[in-house]
Amino acid sequence: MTLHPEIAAVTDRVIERSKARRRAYLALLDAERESGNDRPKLGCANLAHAYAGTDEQREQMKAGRSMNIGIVSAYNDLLSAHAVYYRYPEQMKIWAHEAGATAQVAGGVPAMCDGVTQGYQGMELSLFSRDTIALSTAVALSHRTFEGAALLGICDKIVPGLLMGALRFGHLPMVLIPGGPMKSGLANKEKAKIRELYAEGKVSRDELLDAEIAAYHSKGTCTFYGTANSNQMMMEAMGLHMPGAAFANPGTKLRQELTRAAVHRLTEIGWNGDDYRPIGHVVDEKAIVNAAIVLLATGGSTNHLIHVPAFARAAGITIDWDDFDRLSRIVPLLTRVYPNGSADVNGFEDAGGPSFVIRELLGAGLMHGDTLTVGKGGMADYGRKPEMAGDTLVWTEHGEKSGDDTIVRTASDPFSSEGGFRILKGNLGRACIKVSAVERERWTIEAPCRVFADQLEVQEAFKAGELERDVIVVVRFQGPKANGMPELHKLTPPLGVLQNRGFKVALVTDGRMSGASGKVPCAIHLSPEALGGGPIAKLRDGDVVRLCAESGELSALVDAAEWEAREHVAAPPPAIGTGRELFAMLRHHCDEAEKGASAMLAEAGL
Ligand SMILES: O=C(O)[C@H](O)[C@@H](O)[C@H](O)[C@H](O)COP(=O)(O)O
Ligand code: SF4
Repeated sequence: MTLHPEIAAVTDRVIERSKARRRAYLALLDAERESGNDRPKLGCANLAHAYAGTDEQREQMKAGRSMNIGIVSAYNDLLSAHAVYYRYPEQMKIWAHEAGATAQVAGGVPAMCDGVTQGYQGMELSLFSRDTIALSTAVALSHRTFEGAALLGICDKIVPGLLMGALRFGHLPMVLIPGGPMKSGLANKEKAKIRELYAEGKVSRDELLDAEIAAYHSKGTCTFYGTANSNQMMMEAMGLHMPGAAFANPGTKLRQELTRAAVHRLTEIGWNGDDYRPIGHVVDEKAIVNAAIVLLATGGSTNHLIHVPAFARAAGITIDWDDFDRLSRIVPLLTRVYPNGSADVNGFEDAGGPSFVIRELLGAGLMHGDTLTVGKGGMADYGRKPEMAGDTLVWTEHGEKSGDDTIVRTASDPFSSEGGFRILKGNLGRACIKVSAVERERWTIEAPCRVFADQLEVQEAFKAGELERDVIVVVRFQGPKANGMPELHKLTPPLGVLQNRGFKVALVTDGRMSGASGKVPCAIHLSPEALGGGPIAKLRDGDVVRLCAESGELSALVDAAEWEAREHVAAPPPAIGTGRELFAMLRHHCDEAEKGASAMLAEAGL
């Protein structure tokens, strides 16, 4: 099938815009490979130190004739998604040995659970924990004793952070190894309803806690289609998993065999063999566009409008929100997974999962099929579903229809002919809005605004009954330079209650939302942010703001002369406590959300 001309045009734009940086990046890979990780080039003392911590692998490592795999792990017990990694390294060493290779844990990276920090001070470290992960990944791989790497990470900023660090060692073959979602518990919509009842004081805290624990009940990734699970979908589309590895549940034979196959496959794609597939070549402009396409086709997390530009930059590639907006006009919405529907990712997987979506997009010419992938057969492999046939891992073709067309649709019969993303522009700046989870009649709202500088003040105003009307809630000084750009997802229940009461409600912020946020129209990532002179700092209570996702407008309906003459309000003082003061350097040097909001990349000139 011929590639859709708009996808070809956007890809050409990305290639052209990235040309110089991508050329420099590829030259780095060649230089690193020539002078990089050949262990024999290291001194004997250096090698002895590298091997001292191993046991049965030492002789094989000393011989230096086989791949030594560096495992970079985001294991911790705090993220249900990452708790599954506890014993992965032990198993992976056995599977590496099966393939004549060795493996060592090269290093650990931090992983923050946005569910635990949501609504609290720790959320102000969340975005920059991504760069911390990238730096930690570089520390791990900097030992130059690895000819391949396996990256263990799933959640929000962890996969982007691992990629940003790993891509600077792009001469190495690498594979992302996911752990899979927990089994389904209390349905996400039911959980959201109980939260709204709690916001209205109609259920007790104990009842709410019981409901939350029924939703988040065991090891594995949370089952809503938020940033974490959007990561898995994108890694499939970039060919960085074993095909179809995204959503096999933890503790199953299928999950084990997919991980085993990933370790084996990694040993086949190193530079000593004839099938060299370094991650820096796998992640090229077409792979980045494919990631954007599947994000749009599945109503994925808006956080990736920040993370994709960031990890693309680490590979010398520049993608921007105009690219996403143009792709969104022609990429159909093929899934309805919470918050874009009732199903969760287990239902998505059972109905066909990422491989069904990829098969459909490839078949309709809506995705690049000619990309280099970890999977041997290229992107076509990722359109097939992995299954166990007895003890053997196999990949099977999908049927014509999905297993449930209320969850997954074919490209010829989508939920919507367009993806769920829009850019909004006007005298307030440039913002993003995801409309795939918003009813169409709520795409346009014009109402007086109420301005806040802190999400807790919004909660207090709601409880005091001050928001019982059509209102655009503005929360500013939430940008990356101001306070680290926290998710404001705790505002979803109160704003949802106002919406349920019949009011027209929207949120406008230079901050961001969770991938699990949905039904309330939110203009987010507003750039330029309030700190540093963004026009959002000129808004006053009562100003009428117009948000229209149909026309792509976000404006303050204030007399032009008055608007021009308005002063910017002063910023609140920088917060201290919960370690936030330690991240000041990242806030001071980061660039804007559309470029990835990364001080690390900005200061590196990438
Ligand atoms: O972007 C995301 O997907 C969110 O950061 C998600 O990882 C976070 O955990 C939410 O807070 C979960 O949703 P609840 O807070 O509604 O449980
Ligand atoms: S999906 Fe979110 S809440 Fe769930 S484990 Fe990952 S970071 Fe935590």
